[in-house]
Amino acid sequence: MGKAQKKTGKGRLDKYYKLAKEQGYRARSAFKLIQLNKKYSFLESARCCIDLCAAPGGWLQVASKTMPQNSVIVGVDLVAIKPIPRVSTFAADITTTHCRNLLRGELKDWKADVVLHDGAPNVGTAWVQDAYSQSELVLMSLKLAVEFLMKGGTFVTKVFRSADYNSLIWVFNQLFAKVEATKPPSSRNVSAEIFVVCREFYAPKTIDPKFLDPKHVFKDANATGAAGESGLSAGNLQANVFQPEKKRRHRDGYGDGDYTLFRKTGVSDFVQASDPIAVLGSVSKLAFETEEEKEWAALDITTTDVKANLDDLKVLGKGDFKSLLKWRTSLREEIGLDVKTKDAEELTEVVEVTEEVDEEAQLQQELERLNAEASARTKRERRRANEVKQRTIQRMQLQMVAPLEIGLEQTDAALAHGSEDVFDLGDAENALKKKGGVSRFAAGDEDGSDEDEELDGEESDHEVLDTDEEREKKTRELEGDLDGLYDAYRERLAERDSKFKAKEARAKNKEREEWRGIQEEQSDDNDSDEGGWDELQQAKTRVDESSSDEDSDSDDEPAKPSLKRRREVESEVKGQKKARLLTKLEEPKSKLQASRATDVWFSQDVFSGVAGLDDVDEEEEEEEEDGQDGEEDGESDAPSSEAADEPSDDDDFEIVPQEPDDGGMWDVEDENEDDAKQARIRKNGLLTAEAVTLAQQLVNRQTTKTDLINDGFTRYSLNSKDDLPSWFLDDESKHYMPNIPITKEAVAALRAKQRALDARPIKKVAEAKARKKYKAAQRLEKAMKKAEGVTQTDDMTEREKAQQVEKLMRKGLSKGKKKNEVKLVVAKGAHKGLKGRPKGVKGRYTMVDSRMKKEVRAKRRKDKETKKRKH
Ligand SMILES: C[S@@+](CC[C@H](N)C(=O)[O-])C[C@H]1O[C@@H](n2cnc3c(N)ncnc32)[C@H](O)[C@@H]1O
Repeated sequence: MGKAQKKTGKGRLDKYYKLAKEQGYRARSAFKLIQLNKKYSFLESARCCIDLCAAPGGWLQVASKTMPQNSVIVGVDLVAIKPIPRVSTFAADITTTHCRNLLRGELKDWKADVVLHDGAPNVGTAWVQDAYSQSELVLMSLKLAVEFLMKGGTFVTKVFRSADYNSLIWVFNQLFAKVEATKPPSSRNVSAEIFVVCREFYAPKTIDPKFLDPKHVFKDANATGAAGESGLSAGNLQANVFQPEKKRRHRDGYGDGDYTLFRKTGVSDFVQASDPIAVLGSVSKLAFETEEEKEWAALDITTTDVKANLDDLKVLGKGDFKSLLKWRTSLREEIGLDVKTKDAEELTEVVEVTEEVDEEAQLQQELERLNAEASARTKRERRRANEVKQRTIQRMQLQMVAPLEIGLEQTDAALAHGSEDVFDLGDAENALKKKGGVSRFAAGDEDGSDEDEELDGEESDHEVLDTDEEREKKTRELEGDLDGLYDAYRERLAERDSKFKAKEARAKNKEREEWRGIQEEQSDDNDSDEGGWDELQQAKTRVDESSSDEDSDSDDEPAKPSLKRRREVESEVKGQKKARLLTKLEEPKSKLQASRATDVWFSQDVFSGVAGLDDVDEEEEEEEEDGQDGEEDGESDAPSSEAADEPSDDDDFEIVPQEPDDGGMWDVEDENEDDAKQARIRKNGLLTAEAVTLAQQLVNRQTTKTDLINDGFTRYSLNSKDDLPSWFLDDESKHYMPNIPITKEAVAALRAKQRALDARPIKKVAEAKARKKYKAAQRLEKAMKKAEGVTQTDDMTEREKAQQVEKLMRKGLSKGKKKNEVKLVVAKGAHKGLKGRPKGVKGRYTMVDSRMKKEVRAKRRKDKETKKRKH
């Protein structure tokens, strides 16, 4: 420590470090002495001071500065100390007689008023070790102090809060009248060091050497420590190492007779304890002390890790404690304290509870295991189905799917995924199974959850399936609730936020407008507005019905049977939760969306020549969607791009509810929206930087219309939105959009436009300005008329006339009558309570004060309210 260490640690460069640097002290510890002396003032009157363990000399510097001139200051340390004015130093080990002799030689017959000791043995090894050597060092310094201190002298020493602390304090108290332990502010809180200031040395003629013999002094401490350790389960010390947060601390200090932080005990206490966790939580170190324990240390199972862990328990984590407990179990088996059980590796608690597990518990365990397996299986299957769906979408987006495959895969995925969710085939299957095997289940009883729970072990398989369904139901219910909450949130938002309200209203209007548009077109059709609903229902019931082979000629009469079917479905779903109903309706929508996406895809010019492909595609669509189109127009040969223009395709609009904000997605079919957009652009111009950028690029021929259309097919364009909750879609519409680059020029153009808009006066200002102009013109006209009259009069000389005309013209050109300005005088300071005209105020004035302002406002408010009430 003698070497000046480089202070690089974050915590080291604190304010005292900087202060020490500023004030030229060699060590920040100088401030500890300054603060101690400030409190006890032992240096000012001291004539002789010995500093034991003084390097690099911070304390010596303080002593030299504070002590009177001509006082003797001696510093000793293991390492040499650079010279300090008025201070003599030498290098020696304070625990040796050589050091004592050197001191004697230095002081001659002098006695010291103050003996300082700030010794610290080599820091860096285990702190436990440090604490012990520190205590020894303290005792050695005390030994020198009692030899060189004069009666009434002061001994200042540093001690560590350890097991020896009490013993040291006891010894100090035998030799000094006043003993006080203190921690100066400059001593870091994290440091275990504490300073003891012992004043008024008794200077006894003889001192029992046992007082200064570490063996004697610390023997008692160890004994007390051991005694304390033996009561390991005592209240506060019983900390569960696995739940440190439950550790109860002494908020008002240490427990009675417990002033130490460090506790050591033998390993056998841990190994033989009935509550080993309490032992781990209450001691700092477990040592191999006895012969038997040393034998344990030599065993193979006692690895170096175990030894290191036992050495300092306070730094261990949960894993380390676990490994120690494992080691304990193994050791107990090894030494025959425990019989080897199957679960030898289990923790102590488990080993202790090795009573016979009864049959019922075994059955229960088995059931749980089976349940877990079954649910894992279903999870796997569901995940696989999702993966297939995801892959199909990805492949579509990456153009990896042959046109023929798209529809097929989509259908497959929809069937595979949707069969259980939408049409509840799983329920039907279950019902069948239940009919056949489990009599306690009524077929088709969807609310049999209570009964499910009553199932016994034999029916565990069914139970597992039902539990999954229940879970799904619950999930749907939860989603329904979540949607409900989200709607409520939006309502609240709408109530609060007028902007949001306006946005919502706009979105609703938009939907309504488009809906009307479609109705108009549909009025040409036979099926009027029912077509959309029926198609939806047909699409929904298609798979269901095909499974039971009931509906074979739905193609011929698309409207009526579907209406019938709709009622059937309605009666089927009656009594089911809202969320379930929603799920059923949304699924066909996804199918339709998929086919729409396919339409969009094939409407590209590239596919226009491939007639055969279109045929196949359309045929497939017809097969899959089974009468999705409201009318059979026999135009299956027409290219899909043409088909997109057909009224039948517009039906898609009806079925798929319009999203309020499509995230700027390009949609070839969305003509109404396009028209509306164009109208808006014509009226207001381009409003976003992206739009201006694209427009500029088009004008500058940096891009073409075809490029833009091609760019429209991004990874965002064919994203499926089915099964996604509205809150999620709302969020997506805000943040999940194509990133269209913008240029500086576009932003500059928009800004310029905005500036021009801002520069335009508002209507009221323009009107006021015009009024002003008009009045000025009137005044001028009036003045000119009067001037004319003046010139025509003969009563005046030419000079007088000229003067009069000039006066009139000045008046005519003036800015009208000047308003009588009323000066406001604040009634405070000199004006407060003043009656009559305030000093230095000319013209009209009004006295105002803050009270008046409030009162006037309150009066206005009251008037308003009474007015309202009257109405
Ligand atoms: C914290 S430093 C003292 C700092 C000093 N108070 C100051 O202000 O500069 C502790 C010193 O104790 C010294 N030391 C440790 N054991 C010693 C021993 N047995 N004899 C003499 N000095 C010792 C170390 O060399 C170290 O320089």
